[in-house]
Amino acid sequence: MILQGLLLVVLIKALSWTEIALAEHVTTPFNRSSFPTDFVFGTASAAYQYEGAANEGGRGPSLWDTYTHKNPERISDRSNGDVANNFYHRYKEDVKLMKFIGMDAFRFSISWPRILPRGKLSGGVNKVGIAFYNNLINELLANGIQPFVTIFHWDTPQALEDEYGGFLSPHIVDDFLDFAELCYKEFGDRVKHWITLNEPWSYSYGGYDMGIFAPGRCSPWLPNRCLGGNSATEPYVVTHNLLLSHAAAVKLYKEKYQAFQKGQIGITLVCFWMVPLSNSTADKAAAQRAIDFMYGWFIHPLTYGHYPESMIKLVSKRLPKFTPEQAALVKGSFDFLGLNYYIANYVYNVPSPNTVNISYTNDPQAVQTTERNGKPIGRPTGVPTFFMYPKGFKELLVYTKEKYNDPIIYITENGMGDGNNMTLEEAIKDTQRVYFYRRHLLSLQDAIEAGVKVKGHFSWSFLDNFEWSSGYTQKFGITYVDYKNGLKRYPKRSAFWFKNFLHK
Ligand SMILES: N=C(CCCS[C@@H]1CC(=O)N(Cc2ccccc2)C1=O)N[C@@H]1O[C@H](CO[C@@H]2OC[C@@H](O)[C@H](O)[C@H]2O)[C@@H](O)[C@H](O)[C@H]1O
Repeated sequence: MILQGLLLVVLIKALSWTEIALAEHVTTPFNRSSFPTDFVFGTASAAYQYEGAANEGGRGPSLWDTYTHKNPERISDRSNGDVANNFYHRYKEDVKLMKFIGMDAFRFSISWPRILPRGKLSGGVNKVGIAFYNNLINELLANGIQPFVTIFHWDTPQALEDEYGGFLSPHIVDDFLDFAELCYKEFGDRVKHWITLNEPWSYSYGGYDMGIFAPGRCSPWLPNRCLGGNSATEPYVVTHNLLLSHAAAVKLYKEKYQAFQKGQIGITLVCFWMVPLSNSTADKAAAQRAIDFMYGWFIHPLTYGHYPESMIKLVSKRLPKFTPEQAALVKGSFDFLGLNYYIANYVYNVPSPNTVNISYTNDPQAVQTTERNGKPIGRPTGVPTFFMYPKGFKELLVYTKEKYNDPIIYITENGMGDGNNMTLEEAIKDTQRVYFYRRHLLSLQDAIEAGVKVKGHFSWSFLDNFEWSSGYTQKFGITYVDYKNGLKRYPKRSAFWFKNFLHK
């Protein structure tokens, strides 16, 4: 066995992606049966990134419609989600392809302004929008594919941004609750897995600390030409309102719908695995703070009812407080945890606080980097700052099990991006993505064997799509979309790898 392992190491050093994938396949057969029989394999998506039909079927504008149209220069290729993959009209062919690949489930989000164009019930329900999601859910079920539904994937109705600043205001809690209840009422008879929020960290950090995501707010001293904002306070206010909105929606589901609809409800978080840059105590502590500020910011209140001690100490008066009633509402407000894993970073300590440029990013006194002694943390991908680190997948999962009460977990996103510099023929030969998924699924299998209660894995993404500030320049799909030729879909090599892997 040792000789075999050594041989494999020698091989991996010398071979190309294809040869690596083949070599590994020969020595260790690895497929769906390597996972529990009820383990769910799926792909993930989001409304604004896929649907298109932005001005069709009664849909109202979201803050991403406004952001991309008013500030096209903030998107790498000046694009937007007006058309995207036209999933709104082409979902039936896409569902057929999911079935051909052998996927068990599909994760998608409900566009809040598509079903509530003015953001509120009082503004009227858009029945055409409701019909679209009913048709999609029915098409999935008719093809033996389970719908996993994200209620909020960042597309806040512009009307609520205009009325009270969206998630900057506690008013959002009631409007989010009405939106969530409309989803339960209209779709809950067939949807058995609800995810309230996708990556609240990203919404707060991207939109209100760095200002690189809608609504593009941050402190004026940042180089991102922000449209107002304060990176020292607004990220914390937005996260607080996101958590309260989530908790209210869970309470309502559990009290009014779960008994007879018999679904499960959770939230999706994201975390980079954080590796100390050196073995020094300072860097180890910095890595822990980096995890607290990215992951603990959410999973700590969700598990213990309060923010991590490191945040309370370092953010101090700028960190909102939960009332006892709010703490009780947030604590334990999930049946399962959705977790998105992409990368790991090295982390080093910053000895003294930045008292001039105060921000969420500067508060933890921990800087993330992808290099140590000039060597990247893992194999490169098409996203310049993303390097493969499958080892961190298991480490993050075991950390979650040990520190946060051993929750049930679904991996709701995992994947890698290619750049925009390939021909179609090159792009569909994505052997690097095959390598990525094989290594990450092996790491996931290790985590399950270590006792982590992981119940499913969703690849990000089924299709290439609108990748937020990167527009269409980064491609995460296992299916290529030809934006120059009628949005034609081409399953990549990774799609065929999954077809083989998932074969029953
Ligand atoms: N994109 C994010 C988080 C963005 C956080 S804000 C800022 C922008 C950004 O790309 N990153 C890096 C990043 C990317 C992915 C996850 C976490 C952090 C940021 O920290 N998360 C998931 O990643 C998926 C892949 O995101 C791409 O990652 C590479 C970026 O260059 C690209 O712009 C982004 O769309 C999205 O399509 C899903 O909708 C989303 O749930």
